[in-house]
Amino acid sequence: MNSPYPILDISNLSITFLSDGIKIPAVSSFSCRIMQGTCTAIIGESGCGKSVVAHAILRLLPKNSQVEGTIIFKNQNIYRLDERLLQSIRGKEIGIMFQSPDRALNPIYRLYKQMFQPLDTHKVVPVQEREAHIHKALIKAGFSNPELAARLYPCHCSGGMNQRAVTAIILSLEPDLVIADEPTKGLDRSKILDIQASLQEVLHEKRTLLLITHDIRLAHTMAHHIVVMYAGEIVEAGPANAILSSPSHPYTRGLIQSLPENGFNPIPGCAPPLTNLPEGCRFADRCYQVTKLCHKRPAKLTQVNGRMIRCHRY
Ligand SMILES: Nc1ncnc2c1ncn2[C@@H]1O[C@H](COP(=O)(O)OP(=O)(O)OP(=O)(O)O)[C@@H](O)[C@H]1O
Ligand code: NI
Repeated sequence: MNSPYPILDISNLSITFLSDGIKIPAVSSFSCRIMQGTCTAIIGESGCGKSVVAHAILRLLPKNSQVEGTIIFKNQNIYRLDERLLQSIRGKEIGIMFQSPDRALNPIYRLYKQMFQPLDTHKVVPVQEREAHIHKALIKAGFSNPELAARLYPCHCSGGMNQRAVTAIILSLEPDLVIADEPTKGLDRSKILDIQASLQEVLHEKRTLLLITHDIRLAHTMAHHIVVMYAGEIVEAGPANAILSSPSHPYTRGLIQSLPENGFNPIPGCAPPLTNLPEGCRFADRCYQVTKLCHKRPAKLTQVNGRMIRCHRY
């Protein structure tokens, strides 16, 4: 049996957007190593930089972005690959389910064509098996009548159906690394379970999952590792069970306290604007354990009891 190896190694990734002459530091010094066959979940409030990290992995950021650091996928530096090689990695080796399914679907093609074309490009299954493969992927994504679903155009589908269609398209290509950005957004419980089962299959097949989600319950069920982001930085990272059952960083605690099953106590206030970050800890203004030092100096990410924490208390 192959021993696990880091399929994706992100080191010191910083991403800055330039908008109207203003620098927006969306992600700062993000490092994360993802072992083959595991699930890592990135959680954090809206705007903390989760999707930007996902897009950076496939070099899909817009032109007004500047990327520093390294992203190594299967020993290849993504930012040194030529575009042709990268094209062969996109979809076949790394599949991304975008947060907004509209970005992935072509409005003028039926779902069948949208599924057939990438299978054809990447030669995933023999031609004679493609239709059955497509129907199987649609069933797994929660379409009980795959023949009917395959004939639909995206405009015939609800947002949730399109979300599941995107899941079917990406998973039918059987990529080694699946990046799922909010795969269950806007879905009802039964459809969430369908998507969850499809993603779990990725792991059963010893492939790798990077899950980006606001659904902490989903992260708890799926993930081996958790990365908690706040205002563009990692504030806590490590084994999912340990972090979710016993969070250390005041922000992670706040996130978990804000869950309905824990009494729905949202963290007061909101994250600082990225264009006007505080001198000290970015969470200081909202932290119930804040000290003078927190306002003065940024905290470093430190290893404590098998996890990484960015907090002056550790
Ligand atoms: N093209 C861009 N130009 C300027 N700023 C951008 C651009 N894309 C993203 N940003 C900024 O980067 C920050 C992080 O955005 P990102 O989409 O990664 O957030 P997120 O954590 O995925 O949030 P959500 O949970 O709402 O999806 C945001 O403040 C956003 O405004
Ligand atoms: Ni996002």
